[in-house]
Amino acid sequence: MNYFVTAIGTDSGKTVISAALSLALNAKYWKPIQAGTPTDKDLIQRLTEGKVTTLPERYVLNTPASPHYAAEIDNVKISIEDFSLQEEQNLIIEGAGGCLVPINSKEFVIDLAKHLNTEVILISNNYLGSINHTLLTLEYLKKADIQLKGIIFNDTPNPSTEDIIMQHANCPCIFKVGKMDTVNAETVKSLSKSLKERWNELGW
Ligand SMILES: Nc1ncnc2c1ncn2[C@@H]1O[C@H](COP(=O)(O)OP(=O)(O)OP(=O)(O)O)[C@@H](O)[C@H]1O
Ligand SMILES: C[C@H](N)[C@H](N)CCCCCC(=O)O
Ligand SMILES: [Mg+2]
Repeated sequence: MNYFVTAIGTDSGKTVISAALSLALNAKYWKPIQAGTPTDKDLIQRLTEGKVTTLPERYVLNTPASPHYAAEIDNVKISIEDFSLQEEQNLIIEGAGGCLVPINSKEFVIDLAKHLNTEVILISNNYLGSINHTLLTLEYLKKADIQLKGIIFNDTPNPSTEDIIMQHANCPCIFKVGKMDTVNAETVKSLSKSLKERWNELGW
């Protein structure tokens, strides 16, 4: 199974959680569009001590910005048709930023999930404003008829926020990661073990 990891915005913990998910599910990792360096692929290697196979990006853009703009600066044209999965069947695919981040003047990051026919895992990091951003994302995914595997909450727990989001979400809460004192190979390994247990508990 392939999973597309998206979030309610940028800097939400997609790479950190993708590292743990890749370990937990014994999956390979792929970041199709990287904007700016250091690359998320390199971070995955570091956080998993090389235990996760990473596929090469399709695009590495120089500027840490929205891919549509980073591509324009590099004089590159990205199209959804540039991406294909071939026979890879156990991948964690990380988007860039949130769902409606443009990859060109017409297409968005989340169109990739649809194009690649993958289920989506949504990261919702807790901050004041995250309820609105999460519910809008859920609404969009529903409207676009995108298969949502579940939500992972990240960072400092906020039970009232998490509860109200789950009341409106028509999917499981996969996990609540919480705030990590340090993000390193050891803490990511421990997170991967908890994720694996939860995955089994959900009967997946
Ligand atoms: N649960 C957590 N506890 C502490 N720090 C975290 C946690 N999750 C993420 N971080 C930190 O937050 C920052 C952003 O995380 P990350 O790079 O995984 O975000 P991202 O969603 O992948 O961003 P991008 O959109 O650029 O790909 C990193 O410095 C990471 O170490
Ligand atoms: C460069 C950054 N780390 C991400 N890869 C891209 C984030 C784009 C966000 C665009 C936006 O929502 O305004
Ligand atoms: Mg990332």
